[in-house]
Amino acid sequence: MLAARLHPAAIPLPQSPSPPPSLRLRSPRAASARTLAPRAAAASATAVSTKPAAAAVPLSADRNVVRIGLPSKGRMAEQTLSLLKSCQLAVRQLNPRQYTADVPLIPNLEVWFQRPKDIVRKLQSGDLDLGIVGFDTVSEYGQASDDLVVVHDALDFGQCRLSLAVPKGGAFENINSVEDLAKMPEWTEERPLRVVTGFGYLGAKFLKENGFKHVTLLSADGALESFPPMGMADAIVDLVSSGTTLRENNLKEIEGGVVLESQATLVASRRSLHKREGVLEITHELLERLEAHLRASTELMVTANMRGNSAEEVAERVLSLTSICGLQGPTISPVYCRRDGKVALEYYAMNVVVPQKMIYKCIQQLRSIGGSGVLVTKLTYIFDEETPRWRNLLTELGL
Ligand SMILES: Nc1ncnc2c1ncn2[C@@H]1O[C@H](COP(=O)(O)OP(=O)(O)OP(=O)(O)O)[C@@H](O)[C@H]1O
Ligand SMILES: O=P(O)(O)OC[C@H]1O[C@H](OP(=O)(O)OP(=O)(O)O)[C@H](O)[C@@H]1O
Ligand SMILES: [Mg+2]
Repeated sequence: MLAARLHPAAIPLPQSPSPPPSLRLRSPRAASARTLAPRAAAASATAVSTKPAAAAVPLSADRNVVRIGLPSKGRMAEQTLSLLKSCQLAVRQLNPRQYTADVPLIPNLEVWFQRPKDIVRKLQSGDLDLGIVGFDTVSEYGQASDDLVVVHDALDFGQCRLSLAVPKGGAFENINSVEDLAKMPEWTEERPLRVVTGFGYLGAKFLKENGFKHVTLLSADGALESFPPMGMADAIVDLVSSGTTLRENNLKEIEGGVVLESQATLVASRRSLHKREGVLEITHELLERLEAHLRASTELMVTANMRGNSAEEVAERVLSLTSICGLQGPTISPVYCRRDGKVALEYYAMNVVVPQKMIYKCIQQLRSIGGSGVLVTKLTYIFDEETPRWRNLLTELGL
């Protein structure tokens, strides 16, 4: 659609030095599911920052409730509410035209529905203490504020990447990497490479870090993919998920062109965590519920009856199966029945937690060792001994 707003004023490239390597290593891009094992990525509490907090806005003392910002519109809104509901934290909005709501299970928590970028801004201004937003939005609008702490970096929805894309053909036919693009002789002071984006801060930082000299960044809010075909820009920096929009507009991603990997995150204000009463406790509860729910969402509980002479003998058979390992191992308990007026022990019940994707293999294997009456149930939560992200958060906060 053509409703996109093109601001002819170019966004200046940043003059400040590049961020220290530690920032790049600690960002979800470096630790994303695409580049590292997801579990390793999962356990980081990331400060989205390179510079000290700007002149700290004082925490307003005139409220006792803790506030969380949730997306009021866009694709993240519904999924955020549904994630919270799955954690038994249903949001109750008494009046759909109001921008506030509550979570009955956490009486001290107030919900504010806001546009994603405003959630980030209000975390910084002290109006919100917590928020759920895409990592792309946190990084773009947080602009390296030391006050934002990513408490949970992988809420498992809103997965996308911020990526540089160019036309497939014409002058770009043989351009396959960011390096190729930066070196094209076509770009001069008089005729710079025109890159259109809604991510002025991240886009400018990326182009600078990748050595682009003759480049102009243009700002627009939507339908960016239409700009190159219409001759209004040469390249775009925009979010990509399935890649369909790029393909349909004859654009391609190029090597080295991923600016940032993103998915929904739980973000907090560092000052609130330190200073506002109740924020740390609520963050802990949210984190525990979210982690336990997300952990449970990929697993199933399997119960089966197995004929056997002893629990150990049944365990021996079960543990020989490759598809079954359980959290610690299977739980095996005797099933007592009455035989000829006496209590008899012929069967053992086995409980085990199995990854969802292994379920059919698991059933086949269980049958092969005499399993019968197999029940499969969904799990609501898996609470581990400790929440790794909580430990990381406390370390990040120096607590
Ligand atoms: N195609 C996509 N697939 C998955 N997640 C996406 C996609 N596009 C955006 N997102 C994620 O969802 C967030 C919200 O994007 P969305 O476009 O739905 O809302 P918005 O930008 O608030 O709305 P609008 O684009 O109408 O202004 C983004 O910040 C990003 O994290
Ligand atoms: O790779 P894909 O799966 O095709 O998704 C990418 C598209 O999704 C987003 O746009 P959105 O649908 O939010 O529309 P908008 O431009 O109006 O925000 C993004 O800006 C891309 O245009
Ligand atoms: Mg959008």
